[in-house]
Amino acid sequence: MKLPLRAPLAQKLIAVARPAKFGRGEETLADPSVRDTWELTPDQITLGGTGWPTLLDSALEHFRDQLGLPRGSRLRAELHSMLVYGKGQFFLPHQDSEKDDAMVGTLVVSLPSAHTGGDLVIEHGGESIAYRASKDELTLIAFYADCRHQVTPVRSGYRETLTFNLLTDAGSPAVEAGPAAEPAAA
Ligand SMILES: O=C(O)CCC(=O)C(=O)O
Ligand SMILES: [Fe+2]
Repeated sequence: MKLPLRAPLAQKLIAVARPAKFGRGEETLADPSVRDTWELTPDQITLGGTGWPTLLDSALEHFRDQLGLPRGSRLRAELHSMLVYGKGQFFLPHQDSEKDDAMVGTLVVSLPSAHTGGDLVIEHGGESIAYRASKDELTLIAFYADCRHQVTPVRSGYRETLTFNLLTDAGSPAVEAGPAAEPAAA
């Protein structure tokens, strides 16, 4: 995939995507008034390219430390989906469902793509911080699984992200997490 993402490629991705669903309790729902985004599933995606494995590994070490997990532990990222947001698309405030006991959080990798709107707003410790993706580089943002977050409506262009479940072998993160109260960005 050639980056930065431009409209013709975004439209090709949308052509093979499906409307994203979301979890509420035991259910998985599609409701465009709550979440309006195109989604591609891991079987449709191959991650690669020079530098990607190294970049991901060093980002995971950084986030392990920032999230207050022990240095000796390992953080793993499991690809969850590729999301494409066109004009007007968004995701209302929610918490990600934890499908796995080892899940400590979410990693969002925004691919470079010119757009306005489409901020990722994360709540933590009574604060709410808006993260805006770079149009030239990858932007990586990690947050704890219990953080509410939302994606504000895209006003122009396309926003594209890869989302990953962050898993740890460190045991209970609630016990291990120190006072590192910020969502971490690299
Ligand atoms: O696209 C994003 O930045 C985040 C999407 C999200 O919150 C989710 O997939 O649960
Ligand atoms: Fe989410």
